[in-house]
Amino acid sequence: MGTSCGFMAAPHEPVSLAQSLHFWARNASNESALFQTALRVGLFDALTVEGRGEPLPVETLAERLGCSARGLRSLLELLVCLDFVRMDDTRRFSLAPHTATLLGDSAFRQQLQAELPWWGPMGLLADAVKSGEPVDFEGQRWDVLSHLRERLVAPTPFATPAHEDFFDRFTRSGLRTQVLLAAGQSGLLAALAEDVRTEQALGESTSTRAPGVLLEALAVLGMTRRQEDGWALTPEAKTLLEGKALAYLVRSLSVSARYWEALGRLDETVRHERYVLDLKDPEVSGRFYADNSQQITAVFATHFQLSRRAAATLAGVRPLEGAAVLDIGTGSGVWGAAFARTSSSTHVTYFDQAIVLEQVRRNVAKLEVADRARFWPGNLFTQDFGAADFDVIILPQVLNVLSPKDVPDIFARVARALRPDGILVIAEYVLNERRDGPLDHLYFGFRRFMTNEGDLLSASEYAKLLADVGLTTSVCIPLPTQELVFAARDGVALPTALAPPPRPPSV
Ligand SMILES: C[S@@+](CC[C@H](N)C(=O)[O-])C[C@H]1O[C@@H](n2cnc3c(N)ncnc32)[C@H](O)[C@@H]1O
Repeated sequence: MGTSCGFMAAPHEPVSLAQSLHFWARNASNESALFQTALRVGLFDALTVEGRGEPLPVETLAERLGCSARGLRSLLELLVCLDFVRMDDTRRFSLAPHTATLLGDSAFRQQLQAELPWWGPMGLLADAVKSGEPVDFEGQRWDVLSHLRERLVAPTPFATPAHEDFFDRFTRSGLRTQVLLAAGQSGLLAALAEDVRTEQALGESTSTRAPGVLLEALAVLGMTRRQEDGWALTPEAKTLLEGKALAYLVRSLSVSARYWEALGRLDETVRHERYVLDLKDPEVSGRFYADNSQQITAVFATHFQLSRRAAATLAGVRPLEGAAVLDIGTGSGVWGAAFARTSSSTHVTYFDQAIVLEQVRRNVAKLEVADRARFWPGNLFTQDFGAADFDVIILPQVLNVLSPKDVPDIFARVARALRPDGILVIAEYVLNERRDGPLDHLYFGFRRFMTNEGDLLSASEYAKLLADVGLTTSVCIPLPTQELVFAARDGVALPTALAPPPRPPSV
């Protein structure tokens, strides 16, 4: 059985710096948290070794470990994708023999165990770089700069590549995210991009006392290199951080930073469903998504490309002239606006939390479709969307906010709000039928679990829930990075293939 989930399944395969940077900024800290949490809650020990005992269903594991089944599943599906755990056709799990061998090495196990307390203190790396001092965390002093040097910059090699790989995922992946975070937050990346050279000058221009370890760590990542007169970005990093890309990276890192504490305490969430970053809390969610909406706005062009492509795909089978469209959980407004721009007589209703709609208004105006817009603040968990009022309803990246138990209810309200020949458009991360990939999707689902939000589904899981509310025809079409599900009542024509990419938008 091989790995089914592609990118970053094996970190030693050559990948471009761009791919790595994307991984480090987003999913690397999730990877370390995944492995550390699986160890903390006893998951690796509770699994039987493949071929040496009965594989176990997630419910049995949850009962034995006193954990939430949903939480354990979000760990297990990722570990299957990465090939450290195996899953049979009846969704029973066992430990891959190579994982059992590694974890049976007691000295190695102790080294893993010793890494666990460092998560919290490493979240303060930027402070240590600034002060040049150890940080205070929960009443103790932690020398995070030395720790970073010992683990990432000048590490002691392990006995085998398998040990190296496991430790890399367990510890160094998270450190890489922190290195980028600290380099972004401190302004070090910006100074390097401006061509500041010597360590002293870099320290002065960023008001940091100890930029040295960070510069060396960035060198290990292939981002910086030593030059006669100091330091510089590598040519590849320079190209990647050109123009708006650096600001975008720093902003996306700041989103990752907001997950750090919750990742470090994920064992509490998996055990007791205690959510450290609870996005079901309206106040937390309002703040988080208001920031997110600005963040999405910063990458408007990329998102707009996807939404325009979806709109063009739908327009291929259903002209949008005069259509009434409802965009639920609009976020930035970019989905509804793409549909509005497909025809000058399409009218779009943008639905989201009031605080988020403030940014949506600005975006919709910028896209010159404000004259055909209605802004509808409300709660998507309870809102009645009306009866047969809309030709098209879009749910862009919004179902993953809902717990699986809440999905049938929103589908029922949406089906009721669609005209008899109306079409539902879902943009989501749709899992494969085994639910063990793609990897990026699983990490996305892992964060949704961590924040007390929803779950990801496979195409057939969607088809079943949609059929239950009368939307008996559905198709799943891959977009770049995510999927589109179109659904309607019997006899309504749905797209069968993606429209070609539209010309670059003029935003
Ligand atoms: C993951 S974002 C997706 C944003 C956008 N559709 C996109 O694709 O970029 C989920 C959206 O659902 C909204 N949302 C979350 N909980 C909500 C609630 N209870 N009521 C209304 N909107 C909510 C958030 O404000 C956010 O804009």
